[in-house]
Amino acid sequence: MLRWITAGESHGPALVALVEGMIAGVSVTSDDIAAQLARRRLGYGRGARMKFEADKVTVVGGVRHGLTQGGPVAIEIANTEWPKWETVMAADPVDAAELADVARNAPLTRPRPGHADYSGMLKYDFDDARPVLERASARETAARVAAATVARNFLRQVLGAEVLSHVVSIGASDPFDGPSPTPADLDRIDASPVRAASETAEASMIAEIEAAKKEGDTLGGVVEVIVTGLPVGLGSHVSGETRLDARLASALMGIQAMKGVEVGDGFATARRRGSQAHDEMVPGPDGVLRSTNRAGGLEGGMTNGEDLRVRVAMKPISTVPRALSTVDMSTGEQASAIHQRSDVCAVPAAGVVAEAMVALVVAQAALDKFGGDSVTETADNVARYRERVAARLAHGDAAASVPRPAAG
Ligand SMILES: Cc1cc2nc3c(=O)[nH]c(=O)nc-3n(C[C@H](O)[C@H](O)[C@H](O)COP(=O)(O)O)c2cc1C
Ligand SMILES: C=C(O[C@@H]1CC(C(=O)O)=C[C@@H](OP(=O)(O)O)[C@H]1O)C(=O)O
Repeated sequence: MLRWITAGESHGPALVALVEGMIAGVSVTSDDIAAQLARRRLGYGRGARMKFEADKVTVVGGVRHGLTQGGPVAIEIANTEWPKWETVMAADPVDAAELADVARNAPLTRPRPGHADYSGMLKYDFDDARPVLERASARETAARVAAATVARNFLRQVLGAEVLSHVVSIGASDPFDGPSPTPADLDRIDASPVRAASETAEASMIAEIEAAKKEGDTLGGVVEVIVTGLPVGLGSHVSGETRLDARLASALMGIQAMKGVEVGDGFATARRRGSQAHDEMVPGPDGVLRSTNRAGGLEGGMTNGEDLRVRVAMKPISTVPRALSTVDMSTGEQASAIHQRSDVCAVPAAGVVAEAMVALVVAQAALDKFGGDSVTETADNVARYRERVAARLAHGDAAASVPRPAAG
């Protein structure tokens, strides 16, 4: 079973990602990982840190000469600011007098509504929110993106599948409502300062960010992740935990600040009649064809051969510059929440993080289905399965003569 875990704090020396259960022979380089990390740093509305954070990558295990070796892959991402934090965030005990001299070690006692500070201080019995925010921080998502590079490369190499995302809306911007972007659009989306798939959506999102910034406020938004090229039958209907939609929703909700997931047309589907909600099937020259993809490529907890499409909603950043009201945990008095440098909007970056979680979950489901220990073996299993599916769908000339339904 493919598994992943991260460790590290926002201002610690480094973040670490471990990916266990990847087959041997998947091509992955430090440059591939660095390129994905660079995509995550982009985006209009991000704070000062993203201007200088370098995300320095070292692959410390599991990869040799650009290929996975079958063992756990370990990746380290150094934090640029570590020299400023090495006393405050030291792993080993530090002399109390030395610590008292460090201004940034002053306890943070005014929890930010919407962040993990308050619940974390009480649950873990801290007088200071520092240890809570250090691990709750979405800095950790750099490690997820690094881990997922292995999964993305596996999906491309073994299945020919591509993972992309775009920002659907930011705050109350006009939502994107064009046709779903394809892998050919990804460079253009990444070149957009808000990772928008259309210029009108982009202009509306930038206007929202400008207005929020001017008013000392923050924003969330919605991103969509699409995976093309997947075979039918990843995931399973047999139990709740094996359903791919459930696994995707769990992984996406596990990203900091995500508050809702939609599969395909999601909530809009709930407002439609059945005749307008599902994707009708017709015979075609290559097997079963669909005229729509309202289901987002998932039926019965399994991929159905159409593009996988999921959306996730991010709440606004909780470090609001016009600080919100809170309670000082050291005095019990009303106070203004901690304010420090922060992003105004991180939705464009969240799209790259959402891609990462989807890539990991889909790669896990593909390895569950196809097994194997090497790219050769797994690719062979995939090819035989695809041949079997194609043979099941081959109905001769009668099917070939049925016209393809119009897309839409
Ligand atoms: C890419 C990304 C960047 C973020 N940047 C910030 C930030 O600069 N300041 C902040 O307060 N929250 C930021 N957040 C959100 C917090 O991490 C999040 O609100 C916090 O972990 C609590 O969220 P939760 O209630 O979903 O757990 C960011 C989230 C993501 C995904
Ligand atoms: C560092 C990253 O995001 C951080 C996420 C974050 C939070 O509270 O989630 C708070 C900010 O951290 P800092 O206070 O160090 O500026 C963001 O910059 C990153 O994405 O790499």
